[in-house]
Amino acid sequence: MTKPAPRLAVEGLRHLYAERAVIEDLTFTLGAGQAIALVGPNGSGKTTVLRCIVGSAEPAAGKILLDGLPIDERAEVVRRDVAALLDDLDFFPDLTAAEHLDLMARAHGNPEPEDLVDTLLDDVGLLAAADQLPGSLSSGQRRRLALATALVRPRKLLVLDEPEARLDTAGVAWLSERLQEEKAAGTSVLFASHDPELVEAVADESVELTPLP
Ligand SMILES: Nc1ncnc2c1ncn2[C@@H]1O[C@H](COP(=O)(O)OP(=O)(O)OP(=O)(O)O)[C@@H](O)[C@H]1O
Repeated sequence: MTKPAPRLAVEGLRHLYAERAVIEDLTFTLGAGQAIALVGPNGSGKTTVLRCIVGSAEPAAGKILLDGLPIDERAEVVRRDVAALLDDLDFFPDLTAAEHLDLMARAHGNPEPEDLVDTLLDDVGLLAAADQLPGSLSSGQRRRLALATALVRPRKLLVLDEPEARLDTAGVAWLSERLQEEKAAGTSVLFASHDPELVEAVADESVELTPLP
């Protein structure tokens, strides 16, 4: 019997900004229900790797395979299977927190997302702020809403850039538990982080990046 392809395989990834290499020959694989943390100092290329994986940066060389098939931003399968939170989200200024989640769930094919939206708002501690507009949320609350938008949609691979950013202690504890639940449900998690405790609690493996000269 042939072994199933890993959920995500990165092989010999290279990325250049202008002529300067910031990622050189990076290789790793991530299985279903597993988590990998990208760690390393500021400027070591963590965000760049995640951007290559979600298709918002073009690698100079190497392969990125999702379930054995080349990942391509335009491919429907990637939009369906990969939930990502890389940058701060731009929210619609006149849609409430609950309406954002409702919209995202419906866009991904859930025709009756009300219960899911309520559960997630509760999970991220925004139930009391459900009817607030994004402009009236604190920066930590906006971050919680952004995380919720990645969790309200179907996913096989969750890609998160410093998900702990701007969360309070309780928020990071929730995040750690939630990412472990994601793994238990079979979702693969790839995240960049500067939080050693989060990495220790969630990641099966760390990939250490170093700034290139
Ligand atoms: N759009 C860009 N144009 C040119 N250089 C860039 C660009 N984005 C990032 N870089 C450079 O690429 C390198 C890697 O940046 P990247 O943001 O991937 O690092 P990082 O590990 O995510 O850092 P941090 O921990 O600060 O988030 C840095 O030297 C950065 O200056």
